[in-house]
Amino acid sequence: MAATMHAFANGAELARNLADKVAASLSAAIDAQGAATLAVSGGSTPKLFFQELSARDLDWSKVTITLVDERFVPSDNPRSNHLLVADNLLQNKAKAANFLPLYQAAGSAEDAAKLATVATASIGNPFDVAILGMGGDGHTASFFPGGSNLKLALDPMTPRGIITMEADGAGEPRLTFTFSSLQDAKLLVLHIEGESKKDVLTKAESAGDEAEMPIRAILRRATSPVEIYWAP
Ligand SMILES: O=C(O)[C@H](O)[C@@H](O)[C@H](O)[C@H](O)COP(=O)(O)O
Repeated sequence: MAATMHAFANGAELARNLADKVAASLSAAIDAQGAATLAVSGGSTPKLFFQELSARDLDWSKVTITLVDERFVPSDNPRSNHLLVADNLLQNKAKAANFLPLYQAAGSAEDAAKLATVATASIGNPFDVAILGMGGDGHTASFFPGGSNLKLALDPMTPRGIITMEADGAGEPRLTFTFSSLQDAKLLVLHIEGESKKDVLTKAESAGDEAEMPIRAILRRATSPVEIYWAP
């Protein structure tokens, strides 16, 4: 499906505009179906956007927020995406939102992925909003090049749910929604910042294997249009 580039002068302007767009999408979903769902990525990029979105005025009690992916660490670990969301998004007006973590206190990441799949099944599908990031290696979610379950993650026939991923550069074992869980979000956003990430995107948009740059699966095969939000 096509991708649309939304370029902004700086991260603050991007954060304001993306927060407005996401808040409008969530409010429309609440009006239409009485509830709304939002899946967000971790990492360093989304912090300002989370802070802006947290202040937007909507019926957050009807919004369920979860993570696109998570490191297999508890929420008191500084590497936790749950912690990042708790500190920056589940604040202000968004404090009233419902949050579904991916991390589960299980004996293994595989057991945690099974538990997280059951726990997140109640969210329903497709997501109303999914916010993806992208690493310098062209990964998105936890779809890392060379990842242990990359083929399974990107296979459109893999059922919706959470699987594990291990890869060089991923750090801890990861818990990640599959491609099939994310690709048909009603609002599908790729949020990247910096000139180097723009260069990575340009390479991802050129010919090459999805396995080399997994973001290509989203850019090439997502059912939903990909809204790219970028600032220098
Ligand atoms: O858990 C994570 O790290 C994210 O979900 C991951 O997919 C992230 O979006 C990219 O790695 C970009 O991270 P930065 O924003 O830190 O560059």
